[in-house]
Amino acid sequence: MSMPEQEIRAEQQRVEKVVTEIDGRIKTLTKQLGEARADIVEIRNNFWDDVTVNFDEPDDIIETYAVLKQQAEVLSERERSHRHAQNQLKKLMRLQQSPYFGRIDFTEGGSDNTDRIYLGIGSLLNETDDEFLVYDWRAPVSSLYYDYPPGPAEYETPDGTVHGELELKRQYIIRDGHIQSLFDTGVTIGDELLQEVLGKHSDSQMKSIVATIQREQNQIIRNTTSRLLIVQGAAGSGKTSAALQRVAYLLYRFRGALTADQIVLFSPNTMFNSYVSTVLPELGEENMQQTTFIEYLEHRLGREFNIEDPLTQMEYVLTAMQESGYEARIAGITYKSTTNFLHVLERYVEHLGSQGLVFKNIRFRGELLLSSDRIREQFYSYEPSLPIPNRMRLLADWLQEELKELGRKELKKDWVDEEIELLDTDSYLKAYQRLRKKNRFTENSFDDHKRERDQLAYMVVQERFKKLRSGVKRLRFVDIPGVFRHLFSDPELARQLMDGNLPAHWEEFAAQTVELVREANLAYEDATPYLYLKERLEGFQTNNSIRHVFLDEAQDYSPFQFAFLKRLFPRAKMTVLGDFNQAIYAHANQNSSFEWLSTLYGSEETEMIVLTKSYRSTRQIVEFTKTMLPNGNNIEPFNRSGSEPTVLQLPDKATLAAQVTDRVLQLQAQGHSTIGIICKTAVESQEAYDVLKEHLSLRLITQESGSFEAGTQVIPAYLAKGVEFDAVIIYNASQEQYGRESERKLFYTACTRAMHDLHIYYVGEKSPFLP
Ligand SMILES: Nc1ncnc2c1ncn2[C@@H]1O[C@H](COP(=O)(O)OP(=O)(O)OP(=O)(O)O)[C@@H](O)[C@H]1O
Repeated sequence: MSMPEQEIRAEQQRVEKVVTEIDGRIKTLTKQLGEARADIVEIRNNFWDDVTVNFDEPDDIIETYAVLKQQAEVLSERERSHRHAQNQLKKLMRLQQSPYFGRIDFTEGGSDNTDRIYLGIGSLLNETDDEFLVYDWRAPVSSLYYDYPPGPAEYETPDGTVHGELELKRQYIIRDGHIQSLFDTGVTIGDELLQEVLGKHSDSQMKSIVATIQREQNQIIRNTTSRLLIVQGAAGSGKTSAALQRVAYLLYRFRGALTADQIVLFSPNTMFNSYVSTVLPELGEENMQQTTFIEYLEHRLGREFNIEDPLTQMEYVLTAMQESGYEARIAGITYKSTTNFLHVLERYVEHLGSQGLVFKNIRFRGELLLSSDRIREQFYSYEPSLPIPNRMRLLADWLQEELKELGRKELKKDWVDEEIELLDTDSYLKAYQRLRKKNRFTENSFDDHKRERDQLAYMVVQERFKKLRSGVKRLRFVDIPGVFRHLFSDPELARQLMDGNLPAHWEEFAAQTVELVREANLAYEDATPYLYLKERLEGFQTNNSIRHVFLDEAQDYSPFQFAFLKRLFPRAKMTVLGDFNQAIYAHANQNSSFEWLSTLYGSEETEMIVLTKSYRSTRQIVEFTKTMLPNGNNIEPFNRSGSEPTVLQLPDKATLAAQVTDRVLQLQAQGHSTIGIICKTAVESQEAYDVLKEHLSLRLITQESGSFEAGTQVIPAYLAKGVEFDAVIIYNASQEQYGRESERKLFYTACTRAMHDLHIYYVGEKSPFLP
């Protein structure tokens, strides 16, 4: 069905009109930006002019600090609005290239008037007549475009539902202000546009997909009611994309009430952060906060412990099968991730309420000031019905009083006199000033001398006690590592807490835990339980400012970690996105869906959306990879055609390297800009890199790599999760590499990174997961 010439011409004219309007805006904004920049430079240059720096007296310090703070606030406010204007400008420039991608004609029920609504990545208002030239894709009315084919349709607004008739749905591909193609569409958002978008080469950063959001993705993006939104979606079904569009939507919908720094995305690794970091700025929004779970653990426990990275744990799980203790460690990883173990910790805490807490001696100058026994006795003298953290606070107050008393006793001691002798003149001066301020001098020089000595002694002891006091304030007198170790070193206690049922290999992995913790090492599987126990004893540190938490690759989190995150962010809504077919961590094996998660907030507050259509890969690749899964049948490919994946057996490693080299050169010649040579582990990646680099220009991705770049990369499978490549080469899909059931999902994850081409090589026996 082709469109009349005249209609096409009219559409092109409208595009030109809008582009002219945008040109004008860009000019004005550029000018304003120039002025704002000059402003900032001036504030920076004159920053110190308005500040009288005076640190003489406490009052002056406070005053100086207040002025500095105010100046800094003015500056950061200007910088923020400058950044905002810059994002606006970027958005306008993108609109200038392609002002909109869709149009809907909608007649509201009971009205004779049909509205024409053009959708783009941002709104554009015609200032002369207050008409929207372009509607933001996130506006209430825009959801019609994503949700309905022509016919009866409705959309939600803050004031209620609007019903009516969708008369037309049209799509455009506009480049450089010219309509390249336009077509009217039915149910889905045009295959044609999707074909074009998906057929392109990928680059090292994720793209934004607002023009082709699918109906079920739109539900994820616009959901505002659930406390917990769970998205279970096939590889390449757009989970990450939808999550980022959702952030953009929330920022738009709650503008003024919600800011980007109240949203946090937990991603699988830091490289992934860089991969997704351009999507929101492209849409004219600031990026949300991004972090990883290990980063949080480091932040909380990094000073006390050397914490194992999850990727290091993964490398161990994949490579250390022959080491002694391997089986026990795996059993430990599994057990410690369960909510069962969480309940055991809860019971342990209950037990600790009446006995068993471990305290440290408080020592001063090598001597015992307060024994751990005395401290424990004091702790257990408080009302047992009080929660432990409350009793800890009481205990800390008591300790401060005790320290005061003990400090007074120190004043008379010889070491104090010795230290006074060594004081510098500044300290003497300070003592003198303090005494004068307090009007403590008499005319009697004997008294004055004694007073001065007392003042100096006081200062010396205070100084030496400072560390003790601040330690007490931070509850350093509780031996949390000791309490944690005790759980693993007392089998009687463990048995009692577990109603007599110790998990398999308990004694062996418990011994491993004790050993590590004694040396201030925390295995990744121990870190969350340890922190949980610490929080239960010291009081939970919650984050009340975060309103939305996003967990991507959520199948990698243990039930224990979910429970922890819920406590950590009591005021936040959670969006959880994942795919159990890509559950590659040892601890994740126990669950095969997110069903259990509804117990976290209760089913009334939970909503689950399932995405089965895969957009990333060609139909051939999806059909091929889904045979690797026992339950792969319900994965549906988006209908984009490409060449069949290849599987090739090779006699030895030398031939393998030669073949892979040839293949890479060929793929490069075809114009693929990102090629991933995916290995199983870091060890194998290093080996492959060492041989291939002789013939190819490529990059080795390791745990430490901070970002993805276009080009050819050698990468371990677990680091490739979440990202995609134009072409993927599986370096060695042998039985030896991917033979265990536990490696099935890793293999599947690796193969599903491919967008257009997938080539699999192996030496020896082939993996049983290959068709
Ligand atoms: N509606 C859409 N329109 C255009 N492209 C889309 C759409 N949905 C997804 N894609 C594309 O499909 C690819 C996969 O998307 P994304 O990475 O978000 O999937 P995912 O579900 O997070 O995948 P995985 O679980 O495998 O990491 C991306 O290139 C994305 O741009």
